Amino acid sequence: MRRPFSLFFFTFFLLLSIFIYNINHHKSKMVKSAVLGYPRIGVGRATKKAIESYWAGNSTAEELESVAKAVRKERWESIKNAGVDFIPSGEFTLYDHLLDHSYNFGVIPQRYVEQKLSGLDTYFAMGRGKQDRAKGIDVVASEMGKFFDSNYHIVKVDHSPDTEFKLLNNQWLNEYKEAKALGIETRPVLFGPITYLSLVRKARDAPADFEPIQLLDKLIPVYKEVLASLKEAGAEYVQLDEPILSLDKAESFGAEFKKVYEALAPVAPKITITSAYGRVGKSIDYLKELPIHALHLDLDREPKQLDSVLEAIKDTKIDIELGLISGRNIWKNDLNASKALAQKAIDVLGADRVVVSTSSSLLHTPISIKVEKKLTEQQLSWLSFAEEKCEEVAALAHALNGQETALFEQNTKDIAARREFERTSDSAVRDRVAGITEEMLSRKAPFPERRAAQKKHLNLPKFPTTTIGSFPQTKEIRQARAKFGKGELTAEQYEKAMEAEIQHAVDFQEKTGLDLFVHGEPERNDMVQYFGEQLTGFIFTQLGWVQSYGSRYVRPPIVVSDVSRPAPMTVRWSAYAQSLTKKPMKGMLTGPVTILNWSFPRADVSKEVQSKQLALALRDEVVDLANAGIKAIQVDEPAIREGLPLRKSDWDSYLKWAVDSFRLSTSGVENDIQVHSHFCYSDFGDIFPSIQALDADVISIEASKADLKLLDVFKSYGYSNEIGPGVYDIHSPRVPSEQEIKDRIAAMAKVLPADLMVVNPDCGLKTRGWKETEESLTNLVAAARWAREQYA
Ligand code: MET
Ligand SMILES: [Zn+2]
Repeated sequence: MRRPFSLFFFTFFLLLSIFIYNINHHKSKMVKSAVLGYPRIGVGRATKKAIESYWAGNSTAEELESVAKAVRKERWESIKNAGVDFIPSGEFTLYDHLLDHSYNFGVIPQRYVEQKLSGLDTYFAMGRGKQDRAKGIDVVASEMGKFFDSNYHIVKVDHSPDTEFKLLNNQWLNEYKEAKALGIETRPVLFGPITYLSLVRKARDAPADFEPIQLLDKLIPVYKEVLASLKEAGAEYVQLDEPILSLDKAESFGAEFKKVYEALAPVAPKITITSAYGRVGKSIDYLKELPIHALHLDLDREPKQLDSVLEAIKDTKIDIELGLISGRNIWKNDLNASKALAQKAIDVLGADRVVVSTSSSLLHTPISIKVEKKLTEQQLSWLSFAEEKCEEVAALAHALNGQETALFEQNTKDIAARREFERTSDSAVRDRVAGITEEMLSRKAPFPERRAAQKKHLNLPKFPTTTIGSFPQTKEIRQARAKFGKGELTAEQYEKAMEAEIQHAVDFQEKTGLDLFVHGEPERNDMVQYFGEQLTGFIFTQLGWVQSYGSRYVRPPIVVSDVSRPAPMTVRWSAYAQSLTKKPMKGMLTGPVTILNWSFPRADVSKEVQSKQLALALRDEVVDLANAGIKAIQVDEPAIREGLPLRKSDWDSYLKWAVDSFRLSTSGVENDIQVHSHFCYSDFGDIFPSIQALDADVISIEASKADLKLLDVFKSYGYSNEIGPGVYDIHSPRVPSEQEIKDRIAAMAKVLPADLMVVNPDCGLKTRGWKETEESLTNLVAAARWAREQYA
């Protein structure tokens, strides 16, 4: 009896252990999938509408919170239904996720505390300021800054040596639990402490030698508290975003990273550090020593870094998360190519140490292509927005685990079809780009000679006054455009309405006494879209909204093929405007680099080539404007600075093609045509030599906010052509007094030659009302007249 009994047990246990081994073995050999973050706007722009309604006083904080909660649920379910393993939580926000950290950590500068607002209103005041004269509330917003090289803006709250951190609101724990209650396990997302301190602002009154990173020791306990609470609540994983790793300066942060992660790892869930927006570079030398669970790489931008990172971590305990599905573009991923790259990582580390992921948060993409009704089947087959990207991540993981899904098969077909389409390029455009010569990049004569010719041609006084292009875009203009779009106005009626606006703008400038006129740009919905719609090679979404800042969203055009100009785009408007006056009329174009930087570029051709195609199209427009009797032509490049690569070693090649593109677009005309350009939105100090290299005859530059810094730049570099540093800030409805403008001119005249100075506001006036525009420009003209005498 004994024997068969023990044999029975022996067999039973043998089978059981084989079974268990298999389960474990199978499980541990699986590649997993992750998504780093998701758009906040909500289906049907629910979040945006709820926030704006709350601001307008039309709904309560509770109503806003209930919409936010519904949107969070919708996001989690959408990612989960796509089949993604690691679902982000805690990165949803009502304004900006960096601002969330400051607020949650109790970093609320005194000027907001003094207003005695509710928690939510304090938060919004920190993001956008608040003014309510009747209640005696008047507080300015925190500074906003661009988030790496994206068009998303973060809110940078002031930090000083006496800043203290105290966990005020554990958003991460709350949202983790909120998802869990819905049956969804998530991976909470926070900025890593080093990136947090690198992105926030140093208070203006802080000592010169203070940097927020010096607050690290004070900040670590708050992170410990949040992370321990997540672990306690059952979170197995946490995602700490350290995009600062994509910058050169992170290479010297080894000691800080070591200190932070050695302190956090023991109390935290398993930590994945993400490194979106660029390559980790030399920072890998210290990253590989950290006690973390995994390191994420942006392989969309920087696929080449994979090999060296694998080599560095293969003998450590660190897993790899491969950011293969782009969080920055809207193109369908080539899943076969991604699979091959991921296979490399699997070969080195084993499948159990590999996660496939997005290259960054998907916050830079619209929600879904499914709502686009005007794009063709073919166009839709090229594209992938957030929802589709989640499906791609999951399909990629499945494929690596040996199950090719229907989506993967369809992807193979769609990518092949897109490649086929890419081969059917416009050979005339390609040939023209290939035929660009050095000669085409330069005006016929150098600036002094051109200047003499332009003086005769334009006959402008000293300290000439001008504006940057747009005049107030009134409700009437927008309504006319909307009616025309719906077919309620005929083309002829619409043109008449625009001509009436132009007539009004010209009369206004005559009356105000400006010198160099503009037509006012009433016909433009947007300075990029307007041109995209008239060029070949662009498509437009109906609902492809992407967050710019707070509740502001933009719909970038998409470059899908070669770009050319079938017909003149602006000539009829500028020529009409010129026919109404004897004063010179300035033609107005958006530059090639800005059109490209504010669009989704195509992925199959370099940005350099796309920019040059645009430049050639604009070059023809510039020549046509000149032939139509327009003597001054402005080619705006406000976005040239923001396209600058994150790593300094990549700057030169970008600046070379950016400068060449501008020169290509403006050099087709005779010496007597005055070429203008305009820059705004950032600090141009570091690229000022490139601005000079554009060789525009006149530049206008946003100077009224960052004034002192810019004056220093002029002092150190000088400037050899004509220049109009903005004399007042158009971003505020405030009317500058004549004296203020005089003071500004005087300050600038100290560092710039008076006879090269132009007097203008710091950007276009489309967001302003007519009343304040009239008052402001009247003061500007008076101040310029004063300057003419003062510096005679
Ligand atoms: C963001 S720069 C704007 C330039 C344009 N010409 C305008 O006046 O609106
Ligand atoms: Zn501007």
